[in-house]
Amino acid sequence: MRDPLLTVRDFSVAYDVDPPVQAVKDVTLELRRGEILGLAGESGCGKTTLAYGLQRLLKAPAVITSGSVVFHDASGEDVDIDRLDAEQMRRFRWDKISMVFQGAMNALNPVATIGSQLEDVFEVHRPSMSRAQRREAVAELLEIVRVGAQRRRSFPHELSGGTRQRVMIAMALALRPQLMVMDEPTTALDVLVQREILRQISELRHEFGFTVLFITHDLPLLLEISDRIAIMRAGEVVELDTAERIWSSPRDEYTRTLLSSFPRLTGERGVVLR
Ligand SMILES: Nc1ncnc2c1ncn2[C@@H]1O[C@H](COP(=O)(O)OP(=O)(O)OP(=O)(O)O)[C@@H](O)[C@H]1O
Repeated sequence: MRDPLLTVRDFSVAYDVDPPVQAVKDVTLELRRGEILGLAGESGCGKTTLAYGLQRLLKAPAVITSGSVVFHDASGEDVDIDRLDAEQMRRFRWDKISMVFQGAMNALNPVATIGSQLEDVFEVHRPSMSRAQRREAVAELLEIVRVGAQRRRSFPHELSGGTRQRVMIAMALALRPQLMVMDEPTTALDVLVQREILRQISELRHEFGFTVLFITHDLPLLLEISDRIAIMRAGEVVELDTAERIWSSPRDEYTRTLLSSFPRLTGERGVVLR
């Protein structure tokens, strides 16, 4: 079994509205180094609240009502995320954890080249790097995500949705985080592009050894890409197991219902290799 990267215990989040919403209830799980953990469940079950909550990205009216989150750093140090102050958390988020959002590709600045936007990440977070080093790092990143270094002078509107999403993945990779949280990162893309990007994410995590928390309501897609899958329902993780076991012998009634709601699951498993 792989080493733990993040240990989450009894984690609960409520939205302090009238009436209050208990969005995440007593979630306990462990993310392991180098794995892809899929988080599945229907809309509104609390996936995004959990993923944001783990990184302290939630804003009022959200309140973390219980639990602890410990990050097991590659250096051997255990970091209790609750104990970090705002500045430590900000740095921690960039250095150790990065996030790719669903609409991320539309978050690029339309009037700046993608190269300059990637360089900005290094300028802010790695101020000791020279301009030449930043350029070299950006070229390397664009090659890694197969956009190609020659595209660094392109503006976002000159690129396809899939290529822009790859640029966002490059940005998330820039500081070589140990955990990448992806919230519906490919939902807006057509199926072929989606598959190609997923295949690449899987390869990159083998190459760089990061962990992926991959959130989607698309269970068939998770079965293809994930090592393990957590099934959420009404704020709780009702089942967490290997993708194989979730697929072949789900234990929870709700998991079975979810699986049966995807007709294409009766066919062959997909093309993404883990
Ligand atoms: N700002 C908010 N105020 C009140 N309730 C909220 C707020 N944000 C989310 N919720 C509620 O919390 C619950 C969990 O929502 P969340 O967005 O985490 O679910 P999700 O599984 O990520 O859904 P989706 O797949 O649609 O993004 C839902 O009942 C939602 O209505």
